[in-house]
Amino acid sequence: MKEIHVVGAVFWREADPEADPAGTGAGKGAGREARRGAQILAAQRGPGKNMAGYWEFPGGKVEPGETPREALAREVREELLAEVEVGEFVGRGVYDYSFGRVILDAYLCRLEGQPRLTEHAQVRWLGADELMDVEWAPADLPILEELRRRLSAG
Ligand SMILES: Nc1nc2c([nH]c(=O)n2[C@H]2C[C@H](O)[C@@H](COP(=O)(O)OP(=O)(O)OP(=O)(O)O)O2)c(=O)[nH]1
Repeated sequence: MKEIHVVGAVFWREADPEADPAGTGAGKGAGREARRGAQILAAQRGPGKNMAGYWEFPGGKVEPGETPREALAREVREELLAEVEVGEFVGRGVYDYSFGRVILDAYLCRLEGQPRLTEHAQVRWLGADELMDVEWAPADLPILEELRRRLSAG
């Protein structure tokens, strides 16, 4: 079976410190959309693409001669028109699709600036309890399990 090496960016943002941390409804964060926990970014594949409609980590195939981190920086530039700081490896997911075996390696990343979508239908920031609210590409599931642990812990 054909093996396809893919890299994915896990954009992570910390809890909003002003979002009413005690849940009292009072103080500086009152009335604002509460974001009490850390979140990660999910992106929905655009129409007309292979696996359209599924949710994924921004990223794509590693091209010959590229390191995984170089590939990730290139893909994020193309897909989100933003620079990225690629951090630690978080996990691998492997899945046999009809078109080949995808080996997906995910890295924690920091986005520099606001994402502007060129290929994706939409993006959403998801907290620990919302991770499964969207339909992820099957290769992503083991990575989400690891992220659920990390988001719940922090
Ligand atoms: N970027 C990305 N792709 C994923 C994830 N999970 C997953 O199964 N995939 C699959 C979807 C695609 O078949 C492949 C990634 O390739 P890609 O994003 O470059 O796909 P593409 O069809 O745009 O590539 P191309 O053939 O047009 O160059 O891996 C994920 O989390 N992120």
